[in-house]
Amino acid sequence: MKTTTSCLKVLILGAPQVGKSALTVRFLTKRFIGEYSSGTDCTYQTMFRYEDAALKVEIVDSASNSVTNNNKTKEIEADAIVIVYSIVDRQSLKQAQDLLDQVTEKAPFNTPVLLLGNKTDLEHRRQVSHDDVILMTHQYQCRHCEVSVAESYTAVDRPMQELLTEALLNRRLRLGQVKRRKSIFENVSRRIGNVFRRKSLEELLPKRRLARVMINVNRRSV
Ligand SMILES: Nc1nc2c(ncn2[C@@H]2O[C@H](COP(=O)(O)OP(=O)(O)OP(=O)(O)O)[C@@H](O)[C@H]2O)c(=O)[nH]1
Repeated sequence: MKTTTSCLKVLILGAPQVGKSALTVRFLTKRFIGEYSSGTDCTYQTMFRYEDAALKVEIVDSASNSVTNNNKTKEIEADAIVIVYSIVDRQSLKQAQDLLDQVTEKAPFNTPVLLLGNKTDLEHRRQVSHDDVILMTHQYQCRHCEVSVAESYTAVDRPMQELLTEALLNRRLRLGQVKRRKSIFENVSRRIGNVFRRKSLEELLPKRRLARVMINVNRRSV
């Protein structure tokens, strides 16, 4: 397995108390921990394995509700972004939308974004409508899932792995490490080209037919 020194940076954003820290720690340790101190950004590191490569991942659990700490002109430096809302907090979806606007404006084109609704174990207290969320995911062309960080590790791990895979493939595309696939047309025309390059006209045509072809060519050139 190849271990590369480069690192993927993932930003976790969202309104206060939606479960950003719980999500981060669940993904990293498989455990759910109920209470966290809030107010500061926390950075964690882990390894991500994809095919035969292992890559460092830095996850920033952001305390601020702005992607760039209120610096309006600064670009967002991230390879992937998770925006968390709580299904029992309508206001948190509104804040998620503001964050999506900021990300659209300031993140590099094609940065993968996952809009993640948390606390589905509290479905009976849902305030966020499915329709509103579906509209938003279409509008911003982002990934989406709803989970209960408290109840399930796999429900958290799967979309995070998919997000990291997309981020890694984007990175490779940018660095030109992914070869463009040749089209069927290119492959067929290359093969035909090879056949004619390897074989002379004498080898391809029976002798009598070759003689006729040569006579015709000579007639035309007279
Ligand atoms: N019911 C339920 N509660 C959850 C879930 N995930 C997190 N919580 C609770 O939600 C509260 C906030 O969780 P945090 O992870 O601290 O949320 P945060 O977004 O990091 O909060 P700030 O750092 O204050 O912005 C805590 O009381 C958690 O126990 C979940 O899936 N279900």
